[in-house]
Amino acid sequence: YEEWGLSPSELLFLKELGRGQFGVVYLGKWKETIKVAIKTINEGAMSEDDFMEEAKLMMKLSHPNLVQLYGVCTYHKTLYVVTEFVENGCLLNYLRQRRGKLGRDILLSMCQDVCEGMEYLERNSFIHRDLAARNCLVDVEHIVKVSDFGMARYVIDDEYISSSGAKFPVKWSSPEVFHFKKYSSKSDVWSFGVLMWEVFTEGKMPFETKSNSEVVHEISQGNRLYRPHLASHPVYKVMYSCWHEKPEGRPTFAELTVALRGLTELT
Ligand SMILES: Cn1cc(-c2ccnc(-n3ncc4cc(C(C)(C)C)cc(F)c4c3=O)c2CO)cc(Nc2ccncn2)c1=O
Repeated sequence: YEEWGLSPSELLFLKELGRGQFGVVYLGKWKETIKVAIKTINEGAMSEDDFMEEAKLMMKLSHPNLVQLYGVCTYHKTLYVVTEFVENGCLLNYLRQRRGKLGRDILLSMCQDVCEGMEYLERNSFIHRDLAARNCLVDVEHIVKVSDFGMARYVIDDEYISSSGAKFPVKWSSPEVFHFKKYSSKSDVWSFGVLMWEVFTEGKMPFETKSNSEVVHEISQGNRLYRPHLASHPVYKVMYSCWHEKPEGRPTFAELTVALRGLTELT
């Protein structure tokens, strides 16, 4: 895969960053200077050929609130996915570790960052399929970047694929997704509403005491997540608008960006 511009000899592995869905992710250096994250893909964890097809397109997606895919290379039959490195790790841990320390203005700016990255994906007709605080990363100065967009399509793991599997993100899924797997930018909008709830609860688990099947029932009854204490009524109104039962009743990310900007003027 030389045409990706990435040869293994130019990659240096520095330390382990954590374990993702496909395998261990490392901090590395590319051409001795550029800090990168290197995803090692465990054999049998990913539909690699399908991913390689899509990688060309994904490399073209570029936005300050998306984790940039730099390239892909193989070495001794192992696939390596090389992306931009984001200093402060995943948003969910960041929120939990800094409980009580992040002002509402920071929480709102984090939601705006995610919304602007998602608006770019929406504009490019690219669906994330697993938007959640665990799948966003925090850079310097609380800048948030959306990570692993579209990667759900390449996961080989029944626990994650099957809507009754333990790893299926039911609590972030819209009704048309948990019933029919009908993904769209409007189902990403539903997930974004849940992400806003995660941010304003500083990293709580949605529907904390409920199982996935109980959540399906609750949502089908019209019940929704409560207003987090740190969320003003105008902020709650925005996240609540993402949970309209029907996709067409939900705002677009373009509309959400405008709505969230309006809130900044308020606070
Ligand atoms: C780019 N990047 C990735 C990671 C990192 C590390 C471990 N696992 C992951 N994750 N996390 C989540 C994830 C999710 C998926 C779905 C298909 C959507 C289910 C697929 C993945 F492949 C991953 C993955 O690889 C990431 C996210 O891809 C951490 C970084 N940074 C830091 C900084 C400080 N401490 C720790 N990590 C970083 O900059």
